[in-house]
Amino acid sequence: MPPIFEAQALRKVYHTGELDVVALHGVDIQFHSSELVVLLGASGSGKSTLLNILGGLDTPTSGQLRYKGWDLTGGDERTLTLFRRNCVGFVFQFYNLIPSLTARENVALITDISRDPMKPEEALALVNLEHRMDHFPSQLSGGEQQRVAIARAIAKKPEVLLCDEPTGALDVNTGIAVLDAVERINRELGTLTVIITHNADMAGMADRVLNLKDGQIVSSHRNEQRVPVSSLKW
Ligand SMILES: Nc1ncnc2c1ncn2[C@@H]1O[C@H](COP(=O)(O)OP(=O)(O)OP(=O)(O)O)[C@@H](O)[C@H]1O
Repeated sequence: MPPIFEAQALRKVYHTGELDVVALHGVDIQFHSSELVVLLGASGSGKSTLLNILGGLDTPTSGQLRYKGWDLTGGDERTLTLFRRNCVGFVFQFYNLIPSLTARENVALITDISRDPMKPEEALALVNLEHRMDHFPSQLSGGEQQRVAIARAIAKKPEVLLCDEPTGALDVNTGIAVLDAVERINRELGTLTVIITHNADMAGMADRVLNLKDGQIVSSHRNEQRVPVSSLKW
C-alpha cells in the first residue's frame, strides 16, 4: 500500500528577530493507513512543528510533503484549507470547546459543514459519552471534555487524526480513558493516528514509536504487538 504521508527532507526554520531557529533538520518519514504512531522527544525537539506541517497548519521552509501522492508543499492556501477541512482531525492539549454549547452541539458545529460526516451522537458514542451529550463543557470533567474534542475531531471521518499532547492536562486515570478513546477510533475506523507525548510509558500502545531530537528523527521502533491502554505501566 502506498503511504498516506511521505515527507522528504522536511526542513523548518523560524526567523525570530536576529535569530534563526531550525526546528526540523531534514526529516524523511512515511506514515501508513491505519497506523497508530507515538511521537516522543524532549521539549523543543520539533514534535509540534512536524505535526503542524503534517496537518497543513504550517508549511516547511524546504523539502516535500505528499498526502496520498498529492503535493501539499507546492500547494496554495486553498489546497491546504481543503486538506485540513476534509482529511485531518486535530486534538490539542486544551479542548477549546465552546462553553455555551452542549457536547452534541459542539460536535454538530463540525458535522454541519462536513461532506460525509457521522452523526454527532455516533461520534460521541465512540468516545463513550452517549450519556453526556446534552451536558455543557462546565458540567464535564477534563477527560470528558477532551473526549468531546476527540468526537468533534473524528465526526467528519478524517483519514488522519493528529493529537498534540492530548493527555498533557490530565491525571493518569483520566488520561487512560482519553487514550482508550483514541485507540478505539484508530482500530475501528482505521484512522491514521499520530500522538505527541512526553510520556514514554505510552509507547506500548503504538504500532510505531518515533523519537525526535534536535529536529531529526533519531529512532523508529515498531512494536510487534500493541499493549492495550489499560495494561500500560505508568
Ligand atoms: N512560531 C515559532 N517561532 C519561533 N520559534 C518557534 C516557533 N514554534 C516553534 N519554535 C521553535 O522551534 C523548536 C521546535 O519547537 P516545537 O514546538 O516543534 O517542539 P516540541 O518538541 O513540540 O516541544 P514541546 O514538547 O515543548 O511542545 C523550538 O526551539 C521552538 O522554540
